[in-house]
Amino acid sequence: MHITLQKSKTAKQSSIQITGSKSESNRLLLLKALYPEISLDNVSNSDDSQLMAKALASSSNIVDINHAGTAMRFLTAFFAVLEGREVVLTGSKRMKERPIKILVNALQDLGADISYVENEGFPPIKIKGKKLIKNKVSLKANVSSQYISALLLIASKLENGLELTLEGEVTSIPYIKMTLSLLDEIGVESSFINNTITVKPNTKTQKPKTLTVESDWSSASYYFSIVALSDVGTEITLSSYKENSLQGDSALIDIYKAFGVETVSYKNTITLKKVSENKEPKSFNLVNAPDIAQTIAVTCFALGIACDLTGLHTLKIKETDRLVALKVEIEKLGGKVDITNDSLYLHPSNSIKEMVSIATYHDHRMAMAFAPLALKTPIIIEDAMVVSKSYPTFWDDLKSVGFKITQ
Ligand SMILES: O=C(O)C1=C[C@@H](OP(=O)(O)O)[C@@H](O)[C@H](O)C1
Ligand SMILES: C=C(OP(=O)(O)O)C(=O)O
Repeated sequence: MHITLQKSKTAKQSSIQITGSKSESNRLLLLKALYPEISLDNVSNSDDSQLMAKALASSSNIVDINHAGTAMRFLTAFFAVLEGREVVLTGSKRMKERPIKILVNALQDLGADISYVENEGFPPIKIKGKKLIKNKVSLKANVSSQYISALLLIASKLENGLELTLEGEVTSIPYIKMTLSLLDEIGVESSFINNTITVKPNTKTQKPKTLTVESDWSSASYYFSIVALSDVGTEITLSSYKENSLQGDSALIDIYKAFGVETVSYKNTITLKKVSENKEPKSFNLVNAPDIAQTIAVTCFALGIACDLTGLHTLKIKETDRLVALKVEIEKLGGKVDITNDSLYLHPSNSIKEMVSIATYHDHRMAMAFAPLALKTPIIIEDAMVVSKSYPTFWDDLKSVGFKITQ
């Protein structure tokens, strides 16, 4: 379904309830399978979290997680230790192009029985669950932090815990710290010193405990962009957020200050306020927050300002090659973008073509990142329902902050 988006009367003040963090939810759903005593609140209603929950509950010997990267990586580790179970874990066409070898090698080094069904190094994979005895392994840490989180999530159930040595530069560190913090919340002890992470074994039954998932910060990024592109005085309130977030994308608060957006926390809400215009060129290293790169690039394009983004080496292996997708779509709109394997430079520009049809490449973030541009000029978003991967009610919420959407 293609939709046309344009500005209608933007309300000066509006409120949105954003669904739970997909990253926290997918970790906690797995932990709940290992520690059934815990209960969860505000779990994400995203496709990826629903697929994760379904996969954990399924007794089928084929598990298909479609486009869900975290589900693919976390379940690889989960099924590897599920004694007596044999599963083929597969996904979408794109998932079959997203590498998994670093994680599979690490699990095999620990003694797991995993083989490739089609292409070496990529899903689908066949996993025969067994008890893993070894407790030390090293892996490359500069490709995806999800491999590391996957190992950490099962670590406390290994007989001797786990000692992980991270090789090379570590990417997306806040996601690793999120995993360790959630383990801590359920009573699993760990340490992260230099490049070594140690997780202690934990076989004790936990006290029943409810963990409340914070709302999703990556989803909040689209409202930061909307406020940045709106008139001074515009406010949007988002819930439910916590004072000390585990999500690295909460870096949005500092990043969008540079666009004249102030964030005020009150109880469990954050209010984004446009306080000033700032058209200075921007420069950010996003190695710790890769999922907000598209949002920031489009904000800058809509404002006509130059933008230099670095630390983007993981973008090539996400739902699509996000660097190429950004370049192609921004250039269709009349912009100019230079990309390397890990950076993007957007040239300043002074016009945006009208009614351009934005391709979304099966990538929810392409659809959501380009949507705020409709505040400047009408645009078409192709395959709009792609947003359900992380944020199923995105288009309804956009209507409520004053966008006109037609099919
Ligand atoms: O662990 C997680 O929940 C995630 C880690 C990041 O991936 P990489 O570590 O591959 O960059 C991020 O892009 C993804 O959306 C979610
Ligand atoms: C990269 C993402 O997800 P995943 O890797 O879990 O598919 C994302 O949501 O932007």
